[in-house]
Amino acid sequence: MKADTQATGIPASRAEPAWRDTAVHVLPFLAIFGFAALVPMVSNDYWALIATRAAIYWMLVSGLNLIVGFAGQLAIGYVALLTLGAYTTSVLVGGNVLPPMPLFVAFGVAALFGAIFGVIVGLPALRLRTFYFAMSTLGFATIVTQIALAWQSVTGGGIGLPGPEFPAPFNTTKGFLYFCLGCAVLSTWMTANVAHSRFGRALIAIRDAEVATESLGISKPKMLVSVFLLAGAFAAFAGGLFATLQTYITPEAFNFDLSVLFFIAILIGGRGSILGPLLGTVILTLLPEFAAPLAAWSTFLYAVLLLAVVLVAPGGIAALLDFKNRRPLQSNRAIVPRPTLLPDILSQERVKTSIAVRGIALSFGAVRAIDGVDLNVEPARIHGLIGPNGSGKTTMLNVISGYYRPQSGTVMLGGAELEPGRSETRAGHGIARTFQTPRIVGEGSVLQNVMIGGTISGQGTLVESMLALPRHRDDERKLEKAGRLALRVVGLESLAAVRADRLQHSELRFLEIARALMLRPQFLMLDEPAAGLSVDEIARLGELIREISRQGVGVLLVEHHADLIFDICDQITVLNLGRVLAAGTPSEIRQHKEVVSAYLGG
Ligand SMILES: Nc1ncnc2c1ncn2[C@@H]1O[C@H](COP(=O)(O)OP(=O)(O)OP(=O)(O)O)[C@@H](O)[C@H]1O
Repeated sequence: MKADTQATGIPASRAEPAWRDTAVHVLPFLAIFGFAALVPMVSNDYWALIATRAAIYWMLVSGLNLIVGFAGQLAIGYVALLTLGAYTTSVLVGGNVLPPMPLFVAFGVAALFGAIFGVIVGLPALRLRTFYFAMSTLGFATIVTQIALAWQSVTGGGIGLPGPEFPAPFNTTKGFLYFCLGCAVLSTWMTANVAHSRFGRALIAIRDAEVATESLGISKPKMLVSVFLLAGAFAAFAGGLFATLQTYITPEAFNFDLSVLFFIAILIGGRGSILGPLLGTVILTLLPEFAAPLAAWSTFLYAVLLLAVVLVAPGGIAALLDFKNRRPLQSNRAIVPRPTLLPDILSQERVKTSIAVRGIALSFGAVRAIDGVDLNVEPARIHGLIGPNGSGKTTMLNVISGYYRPQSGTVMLGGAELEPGRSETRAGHGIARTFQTPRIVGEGSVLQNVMIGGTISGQGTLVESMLALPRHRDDERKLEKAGRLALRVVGLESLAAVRADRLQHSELRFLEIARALMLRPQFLMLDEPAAGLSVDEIARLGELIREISRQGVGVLLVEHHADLIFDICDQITVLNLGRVLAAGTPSEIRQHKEVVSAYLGG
C-alpha cells in the first residue's frame, strides 16, 4: 500500500531510496491496523466493538475523503448513504420484499445502490456552490430517514428490523472485527491508489485551481461523478456492516451526529491526506468513550475539537505530520532553465495550422472590453499582445482559451471553429496557457502541480488506478518522468518535492510554464509571464520562450515588459480600449506614432 503522510495526499519525492519512502508512508497505517487487530487479544469485547465501529466508519470516510478532502465538495449529509446500505442489506437478507438473498449478494446490491444514490446526492455539486450543495446533502439525509420511518412494511418504521448476520468465522466479535478491518484496509489501499493517481491530483486541482484544471482538459463533471460513485458504494457497504454491528437498526441510529463525525474527521485530519482523516476517524470514534459523561454533547465536542484544530493547526493532523516541508529552503535560489531539453518534451508532430481570431467583440455590461479584434497565432512564431491596462489583452486570451464566450466573432483553428465558452476543449486541440495570477495547488508539491498538466495523456481508467493495475502504473511512471523533465526544462527540478505555496512568485511563473508544457502543446498562450521577475530572470524567460517557438509552437504573449516583447516577438498587436491600435513587426510597431504616444511613451 502506498499512502501519504503529507498534506497533499501524493508522495512528492523519490529523492530518498524507494523502500524508505514506501516504508515511511506505509508504517503508520500498519501500526494503526495492527493495533486494532491486537485489541481482542489485550482487551475485552467492548473495545473490540469500538475498534469494529471505527473500522466501519473509516470505510465510509475513506470514500467521502475523496469528495471532501480531495475534491473540496462539502458533502455533509453522508449518513444518508450509510442508512441506505444498512436498510438495503437488512431488507434483502431478511427477505422482507423478495425471497431472502445470500449475505454477500445483498452487500453487492447495497454497494450498487450506494453508487447510484451517491451520484444522485452528488449531482447538485455540479451546479450548486459550496454551502448550497452542503444543504442539499443534508436534505437528502432527512429524506432517507423519513422514508425509513414511513415505509413500515419494508423497513419496520420506528420499530426497525434486524441487521444481517454473518456466517462463521465472522459471527463472533473477534471474527467480525477482522472482517471489518479487512474491508477498512482494502478501502484504504483503494482510495490511496486513487489519491496517488492522475485522478487524485485532478481532484485536488478541481478544489484549488478549478480554472487551471479546465485549461488542462480535465472534466470536472466526469471526475466528480466518478468519485461520487466510488464513495457511495463504500458508504453503503459500510452501512451493511454497521447494521450487523448494531444487530438491530432503527432510523434513530442514523442521526445527524454521525454525519458531523464523518465530515469533521476529514477536516481535522487535513485536506488531501489519507492518514490524517484515518486518525481523525479513530479519534472521533474514541472521543465519547473517554468523555462518557459528555456523550450527549458529542456534536458540541466535535465542534470544539474542530475549532481547536482550525486555530492551532489549520492544515489538520496531516500538516502537523508533514515534517519534510518544515526544512528551510535555500535562499538566493536562481532559476536556470534548460531550453535545449525542449525537444524531449514537446510533440514532434508539427502542425501547419494557425489560430485565426476574427471580429471578436465582448462587453461586460457597459464596458466594451474587446471591440472587433482580428489576430493570428502562427506555428513557430511569437505573437505579442500589448496595450495599456484595461485594453482587453487578458479578455482576448480568455476568449481564445474558451473562458469567455464572445458576443460576436469566431476563433478558428485550421479552418474549424473552436467551440466558444468551452475552455475544457482547448487542451485536446493542443492549446495550453498560463495565468496572470498563477493558478496552482498550494498544498501540492511542485512535481505534483506539473504532473497535473499531463492528466489527459493517461490511458488507465479510475478502476485501474484504484486497483493499481499495470496501465495505471505505466501512466504514473510516464507522468513522473515527463514532470521531472518539464521541471528541468524550466530550471525548477531541485524544488520538485517542495510544497508549491513555499515557492517565490517568479518560480510559480516558471512552474506554470512547466505545467503547460506537459500538454505537449502546439500553441502556448502566456499571460504576463514576466510580471514580478528580475531582469536576469526575464532574459532567461525570453530565451526559453524563443526556444519553445523554435520547436514549432505558436506563442501568444500578453506582456507589459516592452523590452521582452520587442526582443523576442515576430509579430505584435497593440490593443487600446478593446480595439487594434496597430499590428505589425516589432520595428513597425516601434515607429508607430500613436503606439509610441499612447503606450510606449515619447
Ligand atoms: N469579468 C469581468 N467583468 C467585468 N469587467 C471585466 C471583466 N474582465 C475584464 N473586464 C473589464 O474589461 C476591460 C478589459 O480588461 P482586461 O483584463 O482584458 O484588460 P488587460 O488589457 O488585460 O489589462 P491589464 O494589463 O491590466 O491586465 C477592463 O475595463 C476590465 O475592467
